[in-house]
Amino acid sequence: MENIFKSQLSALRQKKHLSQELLAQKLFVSRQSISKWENGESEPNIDKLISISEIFSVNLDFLLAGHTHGDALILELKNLNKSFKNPVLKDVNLSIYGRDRIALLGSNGSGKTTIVNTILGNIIPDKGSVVKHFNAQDDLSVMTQENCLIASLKVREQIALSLKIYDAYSKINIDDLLKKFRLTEQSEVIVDQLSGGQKRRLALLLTLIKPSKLLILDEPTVGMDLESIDLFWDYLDHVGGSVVTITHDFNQIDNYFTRVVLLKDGVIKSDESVANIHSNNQTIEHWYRLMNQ
Ligand SMILES: Nc1ncnc2c1ncn2[C@@H]1O[C@H](COP(=O)(O)OP(=O)(O)OP(=O)(O)O)[C@@H](O)[C@H]1O
Repeated sequence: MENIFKSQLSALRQKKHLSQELLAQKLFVSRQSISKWENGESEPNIDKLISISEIFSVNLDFLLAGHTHGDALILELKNLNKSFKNPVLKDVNLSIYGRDRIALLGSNGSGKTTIVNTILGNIIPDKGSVVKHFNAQDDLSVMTQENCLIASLKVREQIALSLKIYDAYSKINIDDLLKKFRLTEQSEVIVDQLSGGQKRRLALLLTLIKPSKLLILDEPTVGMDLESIDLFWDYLDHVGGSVVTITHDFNQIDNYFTRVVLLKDGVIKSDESVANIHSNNQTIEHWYRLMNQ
């Protein structure tokens, strides 16, 4: 085993604000064992390694060697060029792998939405291509806008309908979902009568229950209260597949993302792993301010 494991474990634990004591409880080992693993004095067996990778939602390759791309390649942007009045994307190249958690960053007008729309097929690039290594119809999910909700249904009916469509009815408990998204009290309310924030939470819930290989979110937590924001990122953390999000919620990027891609002047100025940035004792916000000057 490479020596990187001890620092990976310690970094992942701190990122999740898990004490050694709590992690020990989850793994049914003593706190001293965790301490020894983090000091490099001993190493966990394979069963414990698998449990650790599950607890932190990372693969073994990442845990043992720091490789973030252990998963399959699912999407490639090749030499994308797009101009409106002026060039917006200039030879953009990007590869997305399974379980990547990518935050797409850049100033207003830097082309983030144009990239997303090109992936979705809403914008045709002037040059270059988008290669999807999955079935776009079934495996691509985009944050549903509120107007995709069915106004006349009750909240519970709307969720049940989506679960049926995605064939996930038996696996997911509606009451659990309602509770997680703080909509239990509204379960029998007609969708049209929800508040704006409640509609947004419901729309996000519906987006997140669709199993997908690639989930794309554009500023998903704008307009949400703090409690809902934490809950949202926490839930997102357990979603399989990869996620590309346009967000400036830097604290959450520190906690939940694996990669940051910075767009500037029509090119990808930096494509960096969050672990690398943290290993230089930088927060993502600090890194972003330096890189985006
Ligand atoms: N359909 C369009 N027609 C003309 N210009 C467009 C169109 N879509 C985007 N643009 C221009 O392309 C540039 C990039 O826009 P884009 O929406 O991709 O930026 P963004 O990084 O998502 O910005 P923001 O953070 O403000 O949402 C902007 O100058 C914008 O005016």
